[in-house]
Order: sequence, then C-alpha cells, then structure tokens
Amino acid sequence: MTDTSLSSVWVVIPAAGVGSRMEAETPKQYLKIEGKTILEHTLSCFINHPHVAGIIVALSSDDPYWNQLNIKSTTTPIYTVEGGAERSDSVEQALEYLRVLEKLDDDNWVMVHDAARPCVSQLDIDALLEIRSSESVGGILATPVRDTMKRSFSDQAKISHTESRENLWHALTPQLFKLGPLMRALEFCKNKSIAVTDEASAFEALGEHPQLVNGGHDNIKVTYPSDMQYAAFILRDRCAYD
Ligand SMILES: Nc1ccn([C@@H]2O[C@H](COP(=O)(O)OP(=O)(O)OP(=O)(O)O)[C@@H](O)[C@H]2O)c(=O)n1
Ligand SMILES: C[C@](O)(CO)[C@H](O)COP(=O)(O)O
Repeated sequence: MTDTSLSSVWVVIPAAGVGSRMEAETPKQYLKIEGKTILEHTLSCFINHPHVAGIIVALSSDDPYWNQLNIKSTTTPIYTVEGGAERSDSVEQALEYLRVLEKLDDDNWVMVHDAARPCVSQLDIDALLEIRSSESVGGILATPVRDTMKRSFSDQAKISHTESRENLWHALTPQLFKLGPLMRALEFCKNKSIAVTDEASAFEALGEHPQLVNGGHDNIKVTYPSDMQYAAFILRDRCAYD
C-alpha cells in the first residue's frame, strides 16, 4: 500500500443538477454572484490549490453554459464528464473517469464537493485534507446543529416531537475518501437500491464511520432563492479579507 497521506487529491465537482428548488430559468450553478457564476466561485476554491492534482466536473449532457465560463487555471487541469440522473450517479461517472482515463489507483484520495457550495473556505479544505494522514476511512466537513430540531407529522406542518440535537451535525462538502473504496461503496448502494445523498452515507451503509471535521456553517449549499443573498454576502465578505 503506497503512502498517500500527503499526495495530491483529485476534486470531483458534481454540477449536473437542474436546481429545481431554486425555481430559476438557469441551473443554479450558473446563476451569477458578483459577476461570476456559482460554479466559477466554487472552482476558484480548488484551482491552483497546492494539494489539488486536478478537477473533474460532472455536467448535464445538454449543458450549454460550461463553455461560456471564464476559468483561468495555470497549474490545475480541469476536465469534464457527463453526469447522471442523481448526484451519486454524477459522482460515479467522475470517479470512473479518474480510474480509467487518469489511471488513478484505488488508494488515491478524492474530494467530492458540490458545485452549489461556493463559500467553502481554504481553512476548512485544508482541515479536511489533514485526515489523509489518519487511519480513518475518510471524512467530511460538517457543522453541529445549532437550533432545536422539530420532527413534523408526515401529513401536516405540526410538531410531532423534538429530536435530540445531541451529536447531530449538518453534513457539508467536500467529502474526502479513497477512490477504490468510494467506488465500491457507491456500487454497493446502487446494487442494493440504497439511495445516498452524500458519499459518507455509502460508507455508513457498509458499517463504516467516516470522520466528522468541524467546518464553517457559512459553507452553505445554495438551494433556495433566499440563499443567493446570503451567499453573496459571504463571498463579498470573504473577498474583502483575501
Ligand atoms: N443528477 C445530479 C444532481 C445534482 N448534482 C449536483 O449535486 C450538487 C448538490 O445537489 P443539489 O443541491 O440537490 O442540486 P440540484 O439537484 O441541482 O438541486 P434540486 O434538488 O433543487 O433540483 C449540485 O451541485 C448539483 O449540481 C449533480 O451533479 N447531478
Ligand atoms: C452532499 C450534501 O451537500 C451534503 O449535505 C447533500 O446531501 C446534497 O443533497 P442534495 O439533495 O443533493 O442537495
């Protein structure tokens, strides 16, 4: 087994969604904040990063926007692959590309990060990368739940009961795992028809316990229209200090 604790990682950016909850004409990853698309903001978090070997972006088959982006990358190769029906399918397509065309072997680390999360900080990315030298199966950025959590009835917006927020986290991205185990975990879930909305869930289905790395709660996933203003505030604030 080669020592990959300090090797560079490939970044998988699932960007093939339609953004239905955003209710916009354009898929949300192509909506603009401060003159740049959300996808460009997200890519800028990883382009020319010293520990990033390359970026693979999963796009929808009929994506007419990608070629219009203004992406400047001097040291980081960026490739695209056709995504799939679900986020997990898009991730699998990108991983297959890395294995077959980039000829990455199983113990290469890969980091999966939502195109819709443009506010991730370098500090958090580097904190997650630290787990490469641990014995863990991999891990994710996450942030502890801050509010009291209520469970509603399934058929009405009334409180059924309060869920304990003890040891309850919001899963964020990036999520960092080794290529081979991640592909096998996703394949296992697909074969068992276990729907997974993040990479960690696939490992949990195998009885694994990925590491939780405390990340900023401002690493939001732009999902609803109201998220755009908050993301713009965070990005403006971030640029003011960079
Ligand atoms: N088939 C899919 C679905 C989603 N994604 C990506 O996965 C990330 C997180 O998914 P989500 O926030 O749910 O995006 P959408 O699926 O586009 O949003 P919605 O569920 O509102 O349609 C996004 O960057 C999205 O582009 C993807 O690559 N392939
Ligand atoms: C991967 C993720 O962002 C972690 O919170 C989330 O699971 C994506 O879910 P979505 O339904 O695809 O937005």
